[in-house]
Amino acid sequence: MSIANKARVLLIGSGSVGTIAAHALEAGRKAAVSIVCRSNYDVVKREGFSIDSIEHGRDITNFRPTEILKTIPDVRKENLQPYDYLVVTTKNIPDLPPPSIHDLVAPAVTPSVTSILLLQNGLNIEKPFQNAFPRNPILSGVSLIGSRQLSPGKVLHTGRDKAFVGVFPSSSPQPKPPIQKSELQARRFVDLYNASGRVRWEYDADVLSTRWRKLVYNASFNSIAAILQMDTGRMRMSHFIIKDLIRPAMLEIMAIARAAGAVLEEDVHEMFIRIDDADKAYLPSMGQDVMRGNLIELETIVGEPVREAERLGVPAPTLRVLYSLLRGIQLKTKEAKGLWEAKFDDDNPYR
Ligand SMILES: CC(C)(CO)[C@@H](O)C(=O)[O-]
Repeated sequence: MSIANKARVLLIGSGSVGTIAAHALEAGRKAAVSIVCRSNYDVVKREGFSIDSIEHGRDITNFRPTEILKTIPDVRKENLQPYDYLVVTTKNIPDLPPPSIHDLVAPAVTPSVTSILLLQNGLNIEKPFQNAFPRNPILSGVSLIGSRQLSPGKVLHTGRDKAFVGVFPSSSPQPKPPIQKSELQARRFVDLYNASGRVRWEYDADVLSTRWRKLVYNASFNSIAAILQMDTGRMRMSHFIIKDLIRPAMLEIMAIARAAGAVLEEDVHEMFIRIDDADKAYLPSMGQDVMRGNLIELETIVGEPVREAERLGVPAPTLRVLYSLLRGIQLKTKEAKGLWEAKFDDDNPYR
């Protein structure tokens, strides 16, 4: 397919999920990918990406999508053709000072044309996008992939790339694009992604349930991995970490999810407890972030479920403790990064 006939995809975020997505889309030859790199830009521009993937090949070197960009393009000012899709794979950290990601991407979004796919974990992540871009389809992508960036531009992909793409429900009173158009855009993206024949993503008709299902794993394993910096295999080998922490946290997520209207299989937690290959010493992303001194996605993965539990009157004692511990970890990282100053506020009762 000539480049003029390919879908134009702008990928924001070149961590492991973004890199594998860029490779899958380019391999299918139906999409031309422009990828925005931040900290790894220099290495990737010079050497391309190196990928060791169970699905795309073990020794891929110098992989270069159609374009490698350092900054988010401004479609109008640069007189570019509109992007068909903008795919966000960055970490979602709403507790950071502005600008937020929806402000940063605005110059690359053409109203009524660009579909925005949030390939990110967590709850309520779509709200700021629905408000900022009321005329654009806002799509949900929930990914189940075992992958990590070993060093800038070098990605190890060990667990199959499976994801579910659908349309976020919207309760906003603002005018929105017709649901049929958004659904069509979601299905088209799945088709672009699967075109290489190496992976099988699926259209998702029930975004709410899918997002909650993924939280069964993320709110529990990611949180404990961040607190203990321990891989999921070792947690299972210990017995008590699963019995006293992981399973109770999972059951709380399932209870909140059901109260919120999500439909989950009875024993989905037992499947997630065993999902990782214990031999691979898999450290969930929040654990990787803490080890690298990075901020963690605690608000969308744990904070929002805890707030939903409060709203719906569902007890969540384990999640509340995990949330407080993670907030403490986040505060330490913020201080180390100069984003928080250790001082008493005027109304602090503990001074
Ligand atoms: C697939 C998965 C749920 C288990 O490894 C995890 O890697 C993730 O968060 O995608």
